[in-house]
Amino acid sequence: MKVVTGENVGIQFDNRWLYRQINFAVNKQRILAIVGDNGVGKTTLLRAILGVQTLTEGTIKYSDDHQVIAYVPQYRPDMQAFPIKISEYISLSFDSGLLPWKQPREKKLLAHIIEDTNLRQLANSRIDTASGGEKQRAYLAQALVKQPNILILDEATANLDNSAKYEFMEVVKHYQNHHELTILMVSHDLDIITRYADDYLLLSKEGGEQGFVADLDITRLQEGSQNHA
Ligand SMILES: Nc1ncnc2c1ncn2[C@@H]1O[C@H](COP(=O)(O)OP(=O)(O)OP(=O)(O)O)[C@@H](O)[C@H]1O
Repeated sequence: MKVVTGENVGIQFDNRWLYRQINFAVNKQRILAIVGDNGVGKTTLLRAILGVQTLTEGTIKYSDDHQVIAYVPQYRPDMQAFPIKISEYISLSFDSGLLPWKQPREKKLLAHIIEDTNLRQLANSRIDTASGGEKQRAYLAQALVKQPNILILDEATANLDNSAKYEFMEVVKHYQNHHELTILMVSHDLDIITRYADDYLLLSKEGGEQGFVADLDITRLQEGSQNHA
């Protein structure tokens, strides 16, 4: 089942086309990796899917108007000066925000997600003192508290060492399998793409190409990825 479909998508900035005629389908409970060179427009396409970037041409349609979409960026510089506990930071996704009277259902969900993201020991530590991997898992936990159908990861494992990035992606994989989560991720990390993604969408100025990661000749991505090492 297709949860998001793009047809003939084209985006232009200042009389310059990033791309045109991009066709793609995001399939339910699969991980789609959006790949391509620096500046090709991967983040811009994510923004278009999130509805914050207007398309110059084409359409993006959702199978259901009530999709809950959550987003995890690569990093949040503002976190350096955000002296609250990790559990409080994750709770910001609840409508009640920082108010002390969380519903029992919310408390249970929060505890469950803190456990799943391996943050139980750190729940009462401050987010601004957490390591890069811990912060990134806290951002993921905050996204998961929204109980999304679609999770968008924009280079969410960049700058993490191998152990931290696998720990992060194993949580994502768990939610894909156990909570019917559909995932879209932008990544330059060939190891992460080949280990975790099911499908790819390769963007270039000439257009888009979608396929199964298992059929992708990974050397086609290597030149671009070396620029990001
Ligand atoms: N609002 C905007 N107005 C004008 N140009 C923009 C705007 N947003 C993005 N761009 C340009 O569009 C191009 C694509 O940017 P985008 O961030 O989507 O690329 P990307 O593929 O995600 O790159 P990277 O791999 O380096 O993160 C860039 O040249 C960027 O400067």
